[in-house]
Amino acid sequence: MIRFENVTKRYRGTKRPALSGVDFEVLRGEFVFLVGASGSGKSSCLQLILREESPSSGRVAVLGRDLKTIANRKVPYFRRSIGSVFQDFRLLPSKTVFQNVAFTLQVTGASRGFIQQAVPEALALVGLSGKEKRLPHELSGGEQQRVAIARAIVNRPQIVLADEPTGNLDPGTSVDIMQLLARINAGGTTVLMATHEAAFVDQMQRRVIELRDGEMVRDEVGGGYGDTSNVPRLEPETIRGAAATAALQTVREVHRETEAAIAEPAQPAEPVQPAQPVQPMVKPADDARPATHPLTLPAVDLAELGVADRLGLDTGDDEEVGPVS
Ligand SMILES: Nc1ncnc2c1ncn2[C@@H]1O[C@H](COP(=O)(O)OP(=O)(O)OP(=O)(O)O)[C@@H](O)[C@H]1O
Repeated sequence: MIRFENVTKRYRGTKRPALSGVDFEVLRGEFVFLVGASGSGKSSCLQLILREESPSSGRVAVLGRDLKTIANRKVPYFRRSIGSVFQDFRLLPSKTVFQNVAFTLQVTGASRGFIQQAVPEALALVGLSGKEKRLPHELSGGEQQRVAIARAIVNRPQIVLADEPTGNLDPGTSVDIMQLLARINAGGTTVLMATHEAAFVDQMQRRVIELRDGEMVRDEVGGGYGDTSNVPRLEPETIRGAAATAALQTVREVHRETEAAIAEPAQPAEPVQPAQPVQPMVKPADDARPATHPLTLPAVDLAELGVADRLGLDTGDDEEVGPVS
């Protein structure tokens, strides 16, 4: 499902590699924790899986495909088989809960009928029925993360990647989110989660891959966190503007996706089909999207980008934005 073969990742201008000779394989249906101290390379692994970054050497294969063989213009389609959940939620602030979840499907050209069925199902699965019309700021942090999870699974991805999904949540809410991810995994979706949350890792007794200074030092089935003495405890983020920066990041991702969709109009998600069907998270809709369904472009541009202006954030395209974990 996900395979790293002797992967080394060296970022430009850095002395030591972020990842060094990393080798592992995640099988279909597994729930795997990726643990390690800050800077050990967890997020770099996730970025390689999403093909946001490329290995300096070695090979990353996802769903049976060597990622370097996927053409740039096909990357957005590839990413549709992967749902992503982040520490900072990355919801569109001026869109309702329903619209945030529907957006992923709209960009991929799903029919209105499919959206009307799939979105409520995904929201029910994460326990948010009845809150469809709320805006993100009208939700608790845990509820916002549930929306983000609904958005990640509404397209029925085979893999869900979660990068510190409980990092901004209190312990009680974090437990709920962990249980939700475990339930999604129980439905057949492969889950790879980067985390500092030693307590959860210890409790859940799933496979643990541990990184230390970019090297894989442990791959243990049914493991715990290991030595937690040098693992920082994450506090809720209070950095001014962090939410807005995250929102801007989301808008940029949406734009990238939209541009790709314009360049090559809607087609069904292309990545390699599973050898055997995975139990779907959401029931298939009767009116599954026709191959030629017209692309529905989302109306986000001006209003959403205004967030950046109002907060005086730099919108230069060259720069990395959003909290980097
Ligand atoms: N775009 C980048 N350019 C240069 N160096 C980077 C970049 N991204 C990550 N790094 C470096 O690579 C190393 C691994 O970073 P990474 O973010 O993968 O670690 P992490 O385990 O996810 O950390 P955290 O738990 O703090 O999020 C760090 O030394 C980091 O500074």
